[in-house]
Amino acid sequence: MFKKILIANRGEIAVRIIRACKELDIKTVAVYSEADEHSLYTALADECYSIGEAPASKSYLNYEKILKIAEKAGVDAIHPGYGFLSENSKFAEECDNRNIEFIGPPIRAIELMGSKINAKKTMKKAGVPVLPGREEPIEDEQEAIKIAKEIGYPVIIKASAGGGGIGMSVANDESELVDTIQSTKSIAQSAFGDSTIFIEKYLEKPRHIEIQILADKHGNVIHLGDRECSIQRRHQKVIEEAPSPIMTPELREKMGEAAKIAAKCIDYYSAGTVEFLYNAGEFYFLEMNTRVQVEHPITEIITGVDIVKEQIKIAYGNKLPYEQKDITFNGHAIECRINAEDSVNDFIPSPGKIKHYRSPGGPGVRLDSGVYGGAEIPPYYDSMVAKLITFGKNREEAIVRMRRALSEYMVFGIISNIPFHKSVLEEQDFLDGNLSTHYIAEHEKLLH
Ligand SMILES: Nc1ncc2cc(-c3cccc4ccccc34)c(N3CC[C@@H](N)C3)nc2n1
Ligand SMILES: [Ca+2]
Repeated sequence: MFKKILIANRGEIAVRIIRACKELDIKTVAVYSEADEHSLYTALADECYSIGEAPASKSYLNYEKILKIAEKAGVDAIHPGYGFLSENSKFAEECDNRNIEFIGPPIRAIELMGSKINAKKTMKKAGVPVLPGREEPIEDEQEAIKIAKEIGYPVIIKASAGGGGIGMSVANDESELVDTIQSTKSIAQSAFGDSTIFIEKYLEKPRHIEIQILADKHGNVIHLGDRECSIQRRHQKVIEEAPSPIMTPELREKMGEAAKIAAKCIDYYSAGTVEFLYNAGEFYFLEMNTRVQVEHPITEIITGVDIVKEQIKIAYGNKLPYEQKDITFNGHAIECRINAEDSVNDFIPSPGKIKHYRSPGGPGVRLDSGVYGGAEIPPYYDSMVAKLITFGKNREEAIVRMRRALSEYMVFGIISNIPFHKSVLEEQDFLDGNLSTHYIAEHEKLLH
């Protein structure tokens, strides 16, 4: 097994990876920017090195610096976490050039899934359901108008190099379509340096359901079930749960098989997530995330599989210790992303020093936190400070425990979105499992 791993990330996911390493008896190397010198993860790591100024471009995205430290510290592998360099194929390549194992998927898979058009084309060929539309770039408006007539409005125009909802916009008729094509092309060009766009049927109120995949370097692929991620705000997931309230064993089997085909057809290995849109009994491939995701803990809890440890063992070359028949789903888990943002005031970020901190606990509570009382929440990165996860024998028990844990959770000195989570956990549509990607938009006034 690896002797020493560098974690090229910060915050709660760096803590999570350090914990997995400790359990595998692997030494850990943390890297930190000036803003993170006194953070929780640097305290937990065996060694830590400064990588420069606070802005991510000067620290967590600067892979030359990170690789220099990796070589100096003599690490065997690097874990990128999520965000930052986790889906940067150039970084993965540079790790390989230096004989340092990149704990993630093959470079080819990162590149392929990074292009939404190529991802869709590959999946369609493999027989994975995709949305009606075209898997070729839209060259001119006339062609788009012809296709839109064929598939029917509303349609959505998406940037192939996009992700996280940037560079996508809906057209409800021909005149909107012409404007949308122009605007999306220019957004894509400026945001990603790639103006390739494509068209597909727009689903009005889908659910966002994703399947967790684990695949080793010997061709073995299993899925670890589903997660409901419909409660999003500006394409940021806020509350996730496993299993989806609408999941049945038959639907899970079908979506799980589709996700395994998606992984196999690109010779995938490592942890990965296949995102689908679900609508009226049908599901469609949306995109594949070639990294461990923020919400992985809810799957760990209902399957008992430690996804981060399995990811490290896969990178080392181990065969999966599970077959599909070994994976069972027990109980229900919910995750609330605790962010330093003022949800009563349009969710504006609220960085600063945590003056009083009291974390929740007790039966059915897991807290993946990157902070402690007295810690500074810097303004330079995303505003997530912790993930509060509760679980129980069923959804009701998980909900009751989440309400209790939220009432125990004290984070004073900064403003958090705990009030927002409390209001969702009281809202009838949430309690009934009536979710869609428009949930927050439709309940704006009710929530705070
Ligand atoms: N054809 C079609 N129809 C409906 C869609 C709905 C979403 C979507 C998914 C999840 C949350 C959303 C919030 C606002 C608008 C769209 C969404 C969506 N995406 C793509 C990127 C991902 N982060 C969100 N693609 C869609 N595509
Ligand atoms: Ca993605």
